[in-house]
Amino acid sequence: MLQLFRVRASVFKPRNFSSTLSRFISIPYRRMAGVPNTHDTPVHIAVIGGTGISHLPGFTLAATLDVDTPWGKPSSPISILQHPSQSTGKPVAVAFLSRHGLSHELAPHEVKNRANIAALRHIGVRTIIAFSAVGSLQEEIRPRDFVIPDQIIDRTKGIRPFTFFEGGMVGHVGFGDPFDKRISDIVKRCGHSLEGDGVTLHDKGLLICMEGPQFSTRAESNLYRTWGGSVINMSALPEAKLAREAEISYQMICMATDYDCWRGGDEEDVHVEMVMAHMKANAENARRFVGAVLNELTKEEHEQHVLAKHLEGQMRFAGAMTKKEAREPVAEKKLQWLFPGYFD
Ligand SMILES: CSC[C@H]1O[C@H](OP(=O)(O)O)[C@H](O)[C@@H]1O
Ligand SMILES: Nc1ncnc2[nH]cnc12
Repeated sequence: MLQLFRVRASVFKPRNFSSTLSRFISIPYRRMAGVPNTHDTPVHIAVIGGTGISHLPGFTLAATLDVDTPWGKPSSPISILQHPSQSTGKPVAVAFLSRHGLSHELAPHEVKNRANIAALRHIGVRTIIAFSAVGSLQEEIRPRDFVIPDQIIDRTKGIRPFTFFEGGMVGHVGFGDPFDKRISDIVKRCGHSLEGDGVTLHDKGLLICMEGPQFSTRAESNLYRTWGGSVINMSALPEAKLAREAEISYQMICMATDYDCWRGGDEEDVHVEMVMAHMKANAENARRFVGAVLNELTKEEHEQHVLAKHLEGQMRFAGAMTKKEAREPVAEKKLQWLFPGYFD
């Protein structure tokens, strides 16, 4: 079992092993010497950083993994960080991945979503906390406020690969609640504990995930408001759908950076500098928020939630509808990599 998690460079294509090793990159220190590129034990918790969060400062870097998956390489190498458990005092490994790459080189439609989620599952991750910079669609959600969304409307355009199940491997998974209630309760408690200390938290919200990379028209922004939209981004999907397929609990923490363009009049429409300025100004709060969440998630009492035991095995049945003889061997092999033992 342990062998499965001894992740090396180029896991899926061993012949690339030496070339990928030489391109080794760590977060936030590129080409840092002496950082291991393997990690021997499963890592259960991951943080995905979005716009303005390409690394997590203040953590000890234990390893940097350059994982190759059947869906290619993730958006960035995976940093394995050490976080001291609040219940045992022992360091717990936490994975960090930068959604848009280390230099923000991937636009929302170019993010390596399948490789990201597959790589995280492969190293043992069963809970993901994902960060996102969002536009606010409601007056009371002010720039720099945090929102824990509980619903999503999909306004992506179907151009992003959005499922692991294809090529003669048919699978269907429930997505009525796109975020995990057990994890979101913990995240909300942590956010509220920081309130009054520069942090404002909105406990729920309808997240509109649009295609981008252009921002919305004013008509679209107003339409989303009539739908009851709270916030808007370009990154929640297919990330959240793929996490569900991969039996991983997923919760996004959104930070408002602008009022999109619905206010009109004298109000400045969203632009990138505005987003980045708010992200930068509130980076310390985002870091404190993630620190508080990791403090809680690494407690022994949350182990069952963090391991997503309630999702374990769901794809064994939901993803095995197709008779063996109708499966395309390549598609079957990919899923066997993702779910060892499920589709043998
Ligand atoms: C730079 S503004 C648009 C960009 O910001 C958000 O990124 P992320 O969700 O990764 O924080 C939004 O989804 C867009 O990708
Ligand atoms: N207004 C907006 N629309 C879409 N994604 C965003 N990310 C930050 N602000 C945004």
